[in-house]
Amino acid sequence: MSIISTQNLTKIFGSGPTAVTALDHVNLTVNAGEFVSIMGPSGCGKSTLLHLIGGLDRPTSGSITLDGISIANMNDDRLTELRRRKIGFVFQFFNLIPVLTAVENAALPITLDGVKPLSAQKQASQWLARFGLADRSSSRPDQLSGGQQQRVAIARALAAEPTLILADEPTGNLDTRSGEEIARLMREVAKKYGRTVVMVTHDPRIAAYSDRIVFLKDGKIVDETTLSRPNSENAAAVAQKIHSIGD
Ligand SMILES: Nc1ncnc2c1ncn2[C@@H]1O[C@H](COP(=O)(O)OP(=O)(O)OP(=O)(O)O)[C@@H](O)[C@H]1O
Repeated sequence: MSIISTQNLTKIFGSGPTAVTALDHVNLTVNAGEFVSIMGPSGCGKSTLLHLIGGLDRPTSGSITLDGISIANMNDDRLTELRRRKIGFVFQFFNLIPVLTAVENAALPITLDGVKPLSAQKQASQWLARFGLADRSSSRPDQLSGGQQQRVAIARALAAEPTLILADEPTGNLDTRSGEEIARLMREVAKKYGRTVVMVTHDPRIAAYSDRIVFLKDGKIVDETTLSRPNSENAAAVAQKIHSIGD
């Protein structure tokens, strides 16, 4: 069953001679429970694709279906509501609030959404525990390593129990070892917890943990690879492929 489907998705920034075509008729389908990486040279449209799928920006033309619902022409209120219920976002910089503890950070979006603080913290705690942070839930971000902070951010993304996780360079601010741990965790989010994960990454070692890698160039999908046994051993082959596409 497809969770994401884009049809001829096109995004043009600006107009006239300075217009930039960031996405050019992209057709992408992602199935439920799949872990897909998006790779490609700088400026090829990876973040734009993620933003459009997440309803953070609007396409110039083409359509996007999320879990059977067409979002391209949805009004802002409905789109915001759908985003809250169905999508969790993870970013390169963890964006945690320094004065809040791990559990308070992870519970914040659902608290702001009206869930009572105690229930919200209970929901958030479950994710922290699943991610090996049960004993760090009272720690503030500056008392946690980068990898631990990103785990808190992923727990925060999952606290509202979304079906889809969209991650933009989630390991971009981490060392190699912590980055690979986060890649394995993203895989677990898909495989153990049944969420669909789409991740933008520059790093072949990170993409190597996904089920499928979609390669973008100049706003178009130019190639894709399905990994039969996703793990770090694929990194060299992925690096070679991205090199041949022109990173
Ligand atoms: N808000 C904007 N206004 C104008 N041009 C934009 C805007 N956002 C992105 N672009 C342009 O669209 C193209 C695609 O950008 P995008 O950020 O999606 O690429 P990317 O593949 O994520 O790049 P990177 O790997 O460097 O983060 C680039 O040429 C970029 O300059």
